[in-house]
Amino acid sequence: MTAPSPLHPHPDGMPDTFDVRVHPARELRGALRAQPSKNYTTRYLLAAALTEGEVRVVGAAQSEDAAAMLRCLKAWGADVVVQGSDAVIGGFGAHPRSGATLNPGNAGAVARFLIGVAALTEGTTFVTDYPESLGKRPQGDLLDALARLGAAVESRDGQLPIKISGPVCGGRVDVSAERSSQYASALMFLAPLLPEGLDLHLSGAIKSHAPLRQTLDTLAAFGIQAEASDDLSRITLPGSQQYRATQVTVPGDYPGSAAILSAAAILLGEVQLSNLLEHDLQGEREAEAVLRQMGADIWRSGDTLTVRGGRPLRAVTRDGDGFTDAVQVLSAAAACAEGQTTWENVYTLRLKECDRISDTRRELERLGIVASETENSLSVTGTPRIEGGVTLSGHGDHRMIMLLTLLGLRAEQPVVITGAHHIRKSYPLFFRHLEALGATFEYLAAAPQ
Ligand SMILES: O=C(O)C1=C[C@@H](OP(=O)(O)O)[C@@H](O)[C@H](O)C1
Ligand SMILES: C=C(OP(=O)(O)O)C(=O)O
Repeated sequence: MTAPSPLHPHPDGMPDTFDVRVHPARELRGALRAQPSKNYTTRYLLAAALTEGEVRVVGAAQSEDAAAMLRCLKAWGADVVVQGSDAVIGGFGAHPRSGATLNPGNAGAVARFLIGVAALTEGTTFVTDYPESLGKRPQGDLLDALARLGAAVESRDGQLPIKISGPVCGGRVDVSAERSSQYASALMFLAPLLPEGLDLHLSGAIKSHAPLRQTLDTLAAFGIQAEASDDLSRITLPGSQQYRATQVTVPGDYPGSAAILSAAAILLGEVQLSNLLEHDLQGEREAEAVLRQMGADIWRSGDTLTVRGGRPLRAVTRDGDGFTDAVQVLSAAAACAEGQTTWENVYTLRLKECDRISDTRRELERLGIVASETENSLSVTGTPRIEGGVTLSGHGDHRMIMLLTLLGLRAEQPVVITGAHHIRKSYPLFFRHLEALGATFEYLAAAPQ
């Protein structure tokens, strides 16, 4: 989980940057263990640093986002020891070091959670080495809430670079949850360590309820008291609490696994994916039900999902907000289904690593797939044949790279995806996992962007 160097190469064993040529595959066959959850890794690492003790985070993700969180927590004064796939964190409690400059890379959740917690410091600066991606994502709703609480906030029009200076006491604060749930999650991590806690009022049409529940779940695992209304519009967190835990275990990752399940559904063969808890708060767990509704042969036994590919798929119309990080990979299934699939209520996809509505539509069209968009929805019309033989842009977006890879596997001719190394943001072993199931990739020197 440390930054890669010649002595500590990337876990995938590949160069710093690469494009990928995806060869068509007839079938996928085999068994995989789902990688560790991105969302729980970021949460557990942060909560561990907010304790005053030592916490073992068992089976933490080895992604760039996990590395970004560790790097920032270290800069704030946490002790970080990586032991195999565990991270052992010695926390700084309510006292992250003042005066640090943190670089969360391209990780939205990491950036936002830390921007919230920075109100505990007398000054923390946030920068990013992804000015074209994270640097353009909106932070204003969180910054406004922090300013209303009394923090001094400097930013470039509500975007990075940003400086936050506390301290703040707490009390009632409104925060918009219309563009991202991460702003409210950020304040939820901060609240218990403030003298007065926070009485959070989430305004606007709340998006991404599932990650908010994952934050509540994490706080509970660290002994934090919180009360939330059923619709999550009001969350009350008493102040002067202490984060406490000795060991937490990261569950399997549903968003990344949704890509494998979708791949298995559009090709022949049979794929088993273990380490996927049935009772889990990750919204992308719904990918199983969506694929089943589309006609896929998918079933669960304990924590293992199995897909037997080759069944004809049919289009669906679904509200995608409950499984936002799986919408793109499920669009691969949609592209192979009969009829027009529509993902509704997905405006927030425009505010992620790329514009996941317009950019996705454009890449689908380059493959000859009919797609259309409204401000708030993405529609994909299935086709029995994808010709391939084209170069596609990964848009520096791991989930776009997953979608295009799946379509490349299903195409008649190989496709090239540029900037495929950005897969490491959340799923460094994605290509290796598919290779283990029988897929073939060529890794190419990255073309200059
Ligand atoms: O809280 C989190 O860890 C996340 C929340 C979601 O973002 P939004 O709340 O912006 O939809 C999700 O897309 C992201 O990958 C992770
Ligand atoms: C949008 C994502 O992540 P983040 O917001 O944390 O950058 C994602 O993982 O798809």
